[in-house]
Amino acid sequence: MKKAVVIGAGQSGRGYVARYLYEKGYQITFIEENEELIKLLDEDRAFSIHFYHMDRKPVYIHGFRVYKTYSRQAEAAIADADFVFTAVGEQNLGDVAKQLKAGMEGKQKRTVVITCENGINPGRVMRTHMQNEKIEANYVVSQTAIFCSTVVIRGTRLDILSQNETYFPYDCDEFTDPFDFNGAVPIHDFEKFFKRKIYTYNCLAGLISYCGYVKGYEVYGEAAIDPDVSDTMDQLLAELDPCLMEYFGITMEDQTAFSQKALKKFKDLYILDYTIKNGRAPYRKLGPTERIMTPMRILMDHKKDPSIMQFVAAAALVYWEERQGKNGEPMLEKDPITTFCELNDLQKDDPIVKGVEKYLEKIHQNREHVVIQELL
Ligand SMILES: NC(=O)C1=CN([C@@H]2O[C@H](COP(=O)(O)OP(=O)(O)OC[C@H]3O[C@@H](n4cnc5c(N)ncnc54)[C@H](O)[C@@H]3O)[C@@H](O)[C@H]2O)C=CC1
Ligand SMILES: O=P(O)(O)OC[C@H]1O[C@](O)(CO)[C@@H](O)[C@@H]1O
Repeated sequence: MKKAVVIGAGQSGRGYVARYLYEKGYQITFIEENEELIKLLDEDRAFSIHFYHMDRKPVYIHGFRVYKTYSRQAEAAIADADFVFTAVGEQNLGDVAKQLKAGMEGKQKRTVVITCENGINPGRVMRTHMQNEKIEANYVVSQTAIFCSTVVIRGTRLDILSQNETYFPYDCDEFTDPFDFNGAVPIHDFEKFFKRKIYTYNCLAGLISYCGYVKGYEVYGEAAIDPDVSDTMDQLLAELDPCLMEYFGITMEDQTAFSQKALKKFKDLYILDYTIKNGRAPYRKLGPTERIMTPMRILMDHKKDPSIMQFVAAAALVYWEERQGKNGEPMLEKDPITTFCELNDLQKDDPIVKGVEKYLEKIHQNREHVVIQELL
């Protein structure tokens, strides 16, 4: 039996990765840092994954083990694992590397580490952290990109609601073995593949979540069908799609099919998701290679109007201002514009910063009733 460790037993760890492992009969060990979650997993030893459109029978996951990060048992599980999957958020991979360092000391068998995080190349981020930790054991790093939305079912202890999606694209440039997951698709040049997802699909997700948040929406799909948000997305895509077509060297047909598929999904009210969940970690999403700033720069490089993306950046800053200290969001140590400049290595008089600052003020002035199309 192949042995898999899943670091991070949250929505994707237990609700997405676990079902591929379960289907193929892997031994599953979760490693978690949240003690409350560990307690529930330890007490229940099982949970169900339900599917949004009721188009698949619930999957009942059981027979797994769960350990606290850095515990003796967690280290032993890492030492014994064939595969380690991470589902912790890219910003937490440095800590995962430390856990792997402790668990892989003297390990003989090869470990395949697969990141299940968003980013443009979280696999590389993981590898760099592992190199910095000077892990000497035999390992290869791969990554997947998750197109599947997964949320906890509120009012249950551990149950999950997810899409019936069986598509597991994975980076096959370093991990070259055949891979037995249902829906596994080997992909070369994964960074290009991931960038296309982040700059199209997650760019729209960023717009919906931050604009939806400032407009007072909790449910993501309701934000996506709001005419003000929806018109703003159409306006953005009319300019962004042709730029991305050129940027990625693909056909317009391919690019519009990709962006329209994302829009259709995000407007599907059966796919219950939340603006707060999709907006989490604004400091990561406001970074220079991410879903807001790179599409903004691509638009500018093509002499197109970056205003909508500047508005999204301003909305993300409002989200951060208001959500700091809640659900693990870090405090804003400086004012939002200084923070934005520091994240992106920009001066305060840069036209991008001026644009974001203008929209930040407008959102503040209209905080109780934000109409994007009037403020743009
Ligand atoms: N939930 C979703 O619909 C999707 C999630 N993803 C990606 O999946 C990854 C995880 O996201 P979710 O599962 O939604 O988040 P989540 O917050 O539900 O789960 C993350 C879990 O990791 C744990 N954790 C954090 N740092 C840790 C560490 N250093 N060691 C051990 N455990 C740690 C947290 O306590 C939490 O239980 C993210 O990178 C996200 O971008 C991607 C696409 C869809
Ligand atoms: O942590 P991130 O980057 O928001 O990633 C998770 C999100 O990505 C998505 O797949 C698209 O936004 C959402 O379904 C999910 O909430």
